[in-house]
Amino acid sequence: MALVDKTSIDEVGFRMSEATAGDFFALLKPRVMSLVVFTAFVGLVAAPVTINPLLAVIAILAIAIGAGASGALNMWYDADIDAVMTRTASRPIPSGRIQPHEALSFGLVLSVLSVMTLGVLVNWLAATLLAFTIFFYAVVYTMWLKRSTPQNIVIGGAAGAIPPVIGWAAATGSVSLESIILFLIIFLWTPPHFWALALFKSEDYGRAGIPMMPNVAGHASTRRQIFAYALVLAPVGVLPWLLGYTTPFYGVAALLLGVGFVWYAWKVLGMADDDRAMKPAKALFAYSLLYLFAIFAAYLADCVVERALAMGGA
Ligand code: HEM
Ligand SMILES: CC(C)=CCC/C(C)=C/CC/C(C)=C/COP(=O)(O)OP(=O)(O)O
Repeated sequence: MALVDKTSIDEVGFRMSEATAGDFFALLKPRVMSLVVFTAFVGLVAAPVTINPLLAVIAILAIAIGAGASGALNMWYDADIDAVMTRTASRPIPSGRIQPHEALSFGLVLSVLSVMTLGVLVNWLAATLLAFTIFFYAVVYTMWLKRSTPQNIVIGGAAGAIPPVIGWAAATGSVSLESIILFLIIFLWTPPHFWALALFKSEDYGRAGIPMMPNVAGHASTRRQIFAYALVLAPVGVLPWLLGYTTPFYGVAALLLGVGFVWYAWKVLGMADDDRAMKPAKALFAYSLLYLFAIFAAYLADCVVERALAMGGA
């Protein structure tokens, strides 16, 4: 009903909504994508090449627009399930503020624009990686895996892990082991990040019929898998230091952050089956966001300081 009330027919016969710029901005999933773009920025700065600052700004803008575009395509395809989940019901499409065809066109236009801009002005390796990431999130994860397997976010999470590799490729025109380790950190982080949330939102996913891990394997199994991923993530977070890419500053920061991650995951592992408040799962979800931001911020600080010291000593 809201859908009909809020729409009018334009000259070409399409239903046009009375959407605001803010509604279109919401389609870009700005809060999630801000952290995605930050990891791409760190990949770009960590690369051992000084990229022209204007090209760096263009690259980051293109990646941000591409990431947002993939969010819009995800919201277009998922409008049916978003409508039945309390967390997502007020998004622009299910609430009728934006018409599905508007979101689809918006997502497609921005996808092409971001990939072409990156390719023409920066380089085609970075552009190809961006195109692949958009495709992987919007098509492989959203249209296929999300509704078909509880491993959806393990495999689909690869899309969210590629941005530092895109940033690195934008600066260097190549992919390196160092950028692949940054990929690995996000890849291993994604399951505990998401399953912590899925534990306390499992009723939402159940109602929408989405086979998220807690709904398929049960809460106890999901808690064990979260803990297992945390145990692997913590040492992988320290790898960049062990491999000599960073100073001990990053190494110590990553170690402490990793110990914190295992601690929060341990609390989740020990949750009672009838724990309705799910405070440990909520705490792990919040900590996961702090962890990823802080470990990439430490990486950034490490390379900026190291470079400044090297220049001072030169
Ligand atoms: C397949 C992989 C992922 C899944 C399924 C996932 C899922 C989610 C979900 C469902 C939320 C809640 C969003 C909301 O309340 O609307 C969320 C929040 C968040 N995610 Fe993820 N996520 C994934 C990967 C990532 C990645 C790679 C990043 C960043 C590098 C990220 C950053 C965030 C941030 C910053 C939030 C908090 C947003 C807010 O406060 O509204 N996520 N994630
Ligand atoms: C550069 C580029 C293209 C980056 C894309 C990065 C990417 C794949 C991020 C995924 C993050 C995300 C919002 C997952 C939500 O899953 P969901 O869609 O199941 O969550 P929802 O229920 O909130 O819609």
